[in-house]
Amino acid sequence: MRSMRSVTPLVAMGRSRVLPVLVLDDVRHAVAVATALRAGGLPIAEVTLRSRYALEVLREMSSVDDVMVGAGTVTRPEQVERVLAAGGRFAVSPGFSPGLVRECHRQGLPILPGVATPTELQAALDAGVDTVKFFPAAASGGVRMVRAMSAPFPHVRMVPTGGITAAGMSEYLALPTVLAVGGTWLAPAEWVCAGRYDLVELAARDASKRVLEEVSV
Ligand SMILES: O=C(O)C(=O)C[C@H](O)[C@H](O)COP(=O)(O)O
Repeated sequence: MRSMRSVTPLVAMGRSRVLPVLVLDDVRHAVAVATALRAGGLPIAEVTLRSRYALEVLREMSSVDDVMVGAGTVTRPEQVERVLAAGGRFAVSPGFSPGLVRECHRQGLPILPGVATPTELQAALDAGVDTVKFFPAAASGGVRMVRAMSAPFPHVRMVPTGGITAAGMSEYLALPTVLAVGGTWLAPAEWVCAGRYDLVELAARDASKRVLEEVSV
């Protein structure tokens, strides 16, 4: 496996095509989950900063060899420094905030801001972003909306996230503007809390297999 240190987050996402999103608050699971995802072929994860110990989880996960970890639910500029200090390689935000994007660019942290409309997409482009998270993907119109929004913006890459499942991922990935899809289905809290890292690995393996078999590149 090529080292994740030498690739950029966008390259890593474009290779794995699937970005596992983790809502994890117990540091004890961090290394095992990262290892299971990597074993299943997805050496990348987004740890959402929604819980008290999320930064510690991020730090632990990013200590695992050949795993790239970023932070999700980043909403405020003051979080950027903490994400970088914890080893986070990228940030993901549910929405678009010019101040947050400016701070990420200033500190050299790649950011995927969330957009759900053409107006938000244009605002993100004005802020110097060329890859966005399309969120919440399923509730905002799913594959049809991505296709419609991409027509006037064929050079903007999207990472649809929100309501995506194993069964639905390939339809998004078949669109030329979709870099990767994100979601929590690969490592839901129930599995992680129960120590079912084997299920996490299986879900990652299934997703990697679908990328190879169902998505032509
Ligand atoms: O706030 C953020 O930055 C996020 O990361 C939001 C998550 O991407 C979604 O909550 C995904 O959730 P699912 O629909 O369960 O896959």
